[in-house]
Amino acid sequence: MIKLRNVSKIYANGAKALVNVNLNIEKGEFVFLVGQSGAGKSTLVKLLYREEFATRGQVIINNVNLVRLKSKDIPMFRRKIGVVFQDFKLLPNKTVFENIAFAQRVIGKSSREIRNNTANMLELVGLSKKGNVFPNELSGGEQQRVCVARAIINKPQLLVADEPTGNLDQDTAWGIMDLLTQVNKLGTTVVMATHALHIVEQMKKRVIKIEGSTVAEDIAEEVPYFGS
Ligand SMILES: Nc1ncnc2c1ncn2[C@@H]1O[C@H](COP(=O)(O)OP(=O)(O)OP(=O)(O)O)[C@@H](O)[C@H]1O
Repeated sequence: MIKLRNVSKIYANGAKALVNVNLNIEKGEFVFLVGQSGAGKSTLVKLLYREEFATRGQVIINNVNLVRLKSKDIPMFRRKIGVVFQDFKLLPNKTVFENIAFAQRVIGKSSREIRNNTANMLELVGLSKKGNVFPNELSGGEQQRVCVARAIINKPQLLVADEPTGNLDQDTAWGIMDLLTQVNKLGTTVVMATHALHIVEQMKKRVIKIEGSTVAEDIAEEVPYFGS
């Protein structure tokens, strides 16, 4: 589903954020990106939803070669990708319900579908009673659950999350991880950049370590051993 071939990203100021990265991520995988601050994790995430583009190499998502993607085709491409950030980025003047409904309006769903889908999604993320409040009336964990709801409402093939638990306490962070796990079980590929190593250790998913702007380690998911 995701293929990076000899990908380098050099920013306009000369910063070499990624150098010669090669990576394959299959449909349905749950993958953590780890590495020190400045290693290039966010840059890699941004390449996946075409917020940034590679200076060299190929980024192929679902058979779409992003190097060749025209600007006018980016919105359509992004409809298949959900994105969750550390700092929420909810629309402050819209209610929780509207924040989630908005993504569906853009793709032309009927009002009835939007009402039903949004109500179901609010239930999934445990916020059924908060549909009419505004983001600043929610806790950080609740805001992040709204972000996850918004990111997955259109059933994306890929969910990318950049430090989604960064601003949350441990219990709340695990609530978000449970949601991401559920989403993944429903078939969405999840790529999550994080510094939360205790979460990475416990989840036992594939871990890609970025160091010095490239892939330093790629540790396969630990498959449960049932014995013989
Ligand atoms: N827009 C930009 N313009 C110039 N340089 C940038 C830009 N964004 C990132 N960089 C540089 O690219 C390198 C990689 O940054 P990136 O944000 O990808 O790292 P990161 O691993 O996500 O770090 P952190 O864990 O602190 O978020 C750093 O040296 C950073 O200073």
